[in-house]
Order: sequence, then C-alpha cells, then structure tokens
Amino acid sequence: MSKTSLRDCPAWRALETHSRAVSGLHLRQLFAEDRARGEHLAVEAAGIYLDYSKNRVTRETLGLLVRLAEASGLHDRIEAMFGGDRINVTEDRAALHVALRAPRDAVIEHEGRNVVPEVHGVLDRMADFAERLRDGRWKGHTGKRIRTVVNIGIGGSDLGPAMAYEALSHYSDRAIAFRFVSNVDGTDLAEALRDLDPAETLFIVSSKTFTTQETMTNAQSARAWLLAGLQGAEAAVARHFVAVSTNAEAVAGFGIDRDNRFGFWDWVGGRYSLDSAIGLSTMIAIGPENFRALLDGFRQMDEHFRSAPFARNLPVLMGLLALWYCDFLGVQTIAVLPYEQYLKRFPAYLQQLTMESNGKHVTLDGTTVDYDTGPIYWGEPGTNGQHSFYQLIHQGTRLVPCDFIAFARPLNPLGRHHDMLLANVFAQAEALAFGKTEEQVRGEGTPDRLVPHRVFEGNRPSNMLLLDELTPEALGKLVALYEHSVFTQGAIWRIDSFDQWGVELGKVLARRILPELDCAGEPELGHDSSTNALIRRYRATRGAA
Ligand SMILES: O=P(O)(O)OC[C@H]1O[C@H](O)[C@H](O)[C@@H](O)[C@@H]1O
Repeated sequence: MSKTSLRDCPAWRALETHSRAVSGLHLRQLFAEDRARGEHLAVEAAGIYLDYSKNRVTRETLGLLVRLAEASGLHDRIEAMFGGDRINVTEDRAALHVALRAPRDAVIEHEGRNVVPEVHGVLDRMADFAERLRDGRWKGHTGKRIRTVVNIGIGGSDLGPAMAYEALSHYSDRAIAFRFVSNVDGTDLAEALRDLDPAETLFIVSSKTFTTQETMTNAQSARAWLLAGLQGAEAAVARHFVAVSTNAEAVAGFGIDRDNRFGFWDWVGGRYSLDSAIGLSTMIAIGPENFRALLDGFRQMDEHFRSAPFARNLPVLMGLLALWYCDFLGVQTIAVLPYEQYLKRFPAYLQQLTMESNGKHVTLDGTTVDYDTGPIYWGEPGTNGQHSFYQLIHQGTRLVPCDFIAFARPLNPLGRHHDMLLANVFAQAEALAFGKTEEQVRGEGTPDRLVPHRVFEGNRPSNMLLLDELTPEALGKLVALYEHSVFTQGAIWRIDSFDQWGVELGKVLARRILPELDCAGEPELGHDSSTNALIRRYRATRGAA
C-alpha cells in the first residue's frame, strides 16, 4: 500500500477540482440536458434495479470515481477478500464471509484448506435441527413441543437475526414464535419471558466469542428462569439451550451439550455473520430451503461484485457515491428508507454494518487520515418517515442523500395500498431532486409572506433500489449489496473495515466500575470527578429505595 496520502492521489485531486466545478449544478439542469438521464444512469444486476440518476453527478464525476477505485487497487482488494487473505490486518484474520454462501461444490481456501465442506457441514446440521424443531420431533424436557425460540445475543449476534426474522416473517409458518433479547437491561429479558412456559421455550445463545458480558448475563438469567420453572432439573438445559459460537470450550463450560453447538469461524466478523450459524433462528423460522435461497441471493451479489466492471457494479457504484458525498460534498449522513414494512429493522442492522466497519480514523498502517470516512447511516421505513423527519431532508440546511428501497409486488396485497406506497416513494425521490421553485409557488397564488417557506430548492440526491418482491433471495442480495458497498468505501479509504477496537474501552471501564457500585468506600481515585459523583449518587439513590 502506498505511503502517500489518498488526497495526493491524482484521481482524488481530480475529483476535488471537479467537485468545485459541479458544485453549482442542479439536478433540474442535469435532467434537462440529458432527456434520458433516468435510463442512462440506471443499472440492473442480480435482480436489483438501481436508479442512481438523481445523484449530483455527471458522467465525468462517475468516470473519475471509477478511476479512483481503480487507482486505489479495489480489484486487488476484492480478490484478496475472496482469496482468504488476512485483510483484517489488526486482528490478523481473513474476512471470508463470502465462503458462507458458496455452493457445495465451490472451493474457497483459507490457510491452504478448502472451507466450503465445513460450511456445508454446519448448514446441514442446522437444517436437521431446524426441521426437528419445526415438525415437533425435538421435544422439551417434559416432552412438550417447543413453541417459542428466544435468541440471546448482541451486536452482530442479534441485529442480523432480528432483522432477518422480521424481514422474512412472511415466509415463516408461525408455528413457533421468536423473541430476541440483547440488552443487559433486565427489562429486555423479563419482558421477553413474561408470558412464556419454560417447558415450551428454547434458547439460542448466539455469541461468536461466548464471553460478551450482556449475552452471558442474559444467558445465565435465562438458565436460572428455566431451572426455576422446571423444578431445578439440570438435565433440562440440554433440551432447552443450544449455542452458536466459535468458542467450543466456553459453550461446554456453560453446560450446553457439544451436540447442541453450531460453530463458525474466526474469519466471520460479527456484523457479517447473519448467513453463518448465527442465522439459526432465521432458518428455524423460514425453513432450510428458504434459508438456502437467502444464501443464494448473497452468492449472486458476490459474483456480480467480483466480476462486473466497476461502472456497472451495484455495490461499487453505491460505495463510490457514498464516498463522493462524504469526501467531496461534505455530507455527514445517509438515510436508508425502505418502503417495505417487513424491512423495519433493516436500517438498525445497517448501522452496525456500516458504522462499525468504516467508523475508523487511521489507515491500515496506522496513519491518521486527512479525509472523512464512514458516513452515519440511519433511517426508518417509509411512509412513516415522511410524516416525521423528511421535513429536514426536503428543506433543512443539511444535505442528506437517501437510499430508497422498494418492491414492485406486495407480499400482502390489500386494495390500493401498494400503489399508494410506491406512488409515495417515487414522489419523494422526485420532490427531493426537483423541488418547487419560487415561481411555481407564486403561480399557485401563495401569499408573499409564505412563499419562502413553501419553496423546495431541490437538488437533494437519492438512489432508488427497486426489486420485484421481498423474497429470502432478495434479502440476501440486498444485504450483500451493502456489505460490498461498505467494503468498497473502506478499501478506498485504506482502513480496516473488519475490526472494531472502538468498542473496547467502554467495556473495560464498565468492568472496572461494576465492583465499585457495590463497595461502600470512595470510588477509585483513577476516575474523574464527574464519574465519581455519578457513582456516589447512584449508590445513594439505589440504597435509599
Ligand atoms: O458475538 P459476540 O462475540 O457476543 O459479539 C457481539 C458483538 O459485540 C462486540 O463488542 C462487537 O462490537 C460486535 O461486532 C459483536 O457483534
């Protein structure tokens, strides 16, 4: 990797100059100059139609961005990822999640060994377990069928399963209910268990490391709840607890049968693990066949990402556009707005994927960056957001590029609901891009004093992702699309998109503070006066209750 700053790279400099030249351009003008812009700046691949014409770009911008990707060695970085190289340099690990969705006969080597047979070995065990649970062959300790599955996990061991369960609940036969517990706040577990019968409940303890404080605490409390409900029968644990983890020893230490552990590998990052055994709850909900369709969707996007020329490559284009706004147009945030109720947890899932991956301030060799990385991703499903925060996107002082996600066919056809939904998403993108001029507002007979308030300056960018229908396969494609968009951005920024050192310090300090909450003496001198005062106040208030 080159030692010179990315900002000194000719392609970056060219983009800087170019960004000044295009800063005065309006989407109205760009569309007027190219009557078919909406068709020219659109690409369809792997069943996803991406209309990126409503972005503040010209053909020159796109050419320069592609040049930047090429100059940044993106091709080689992609090959390094697919080749199992240790691209997660700070943890000295590969990031080989693409192997999780490889077909049975594929060969993907890690440290000289083909990992695909192992991946399918675990998938087959998951499928067998899921089927037994779904058809009632798997019984609880007292001989009853399992009616509720509770996934206990946090971060990547929660957000993926929780999002995928919601996203694909149309494909679940609903014979088994699902709950997801992540927060160490006791309310999360208490509310999840409130109306459950321990004899009919199965816990999946999902944790890559099996050391995460929140998950281990919730798992221990769940175990105590189960034993209390089943008259302390220790043997019940084997029928009511399974684990998904890379840490076989810790799983055994918890008392979970080794046959009930579904493993994965250190080359799967937490936020890239939804398609590993971490997806066990998803597989139980939708069945193994649908889960395999989900994996196939991922695989189709992987192949597209690896083989398509950058200028027609969905994840590369989306990554480059995000980078363009972030580094050249001063954008801080990107909104993800799915017009599909089943995707209501998708923005939350993407927050970890995007921000834990690219929220970094040093390059792979430890140099502090002198450009912006990782924009903030956030969002809510449409149309709800329209009646809430869209005001700021339309008329505020900040530029917020939007990713709209919509499906042509509804899963729950109901009167004209779907036409209305789609009319709204198309209208939002149109309104953001073209706005409403002062002249138009006046032409409507608006009183003078209200004219400025009713003007929409427009020129607010968006992508439109249009898919046929929300199927397991489509979800796999969408997730992989964002995974590779994040990868594209990280590769150009030269950062490690696969580590997450930023979460460590808080964990360490919490471990130090926890015992201090219980002692009577002064809090440790090592804290600052604010932390000490908070500890004292907490002790006093808690004690007074
Ligand atoms: O799966 P686990 O080992 O329990 O980790 C759960 C989560 O916690 C960590 O602190 C990381 O921030 C996440 O990337 C990870 O997904």
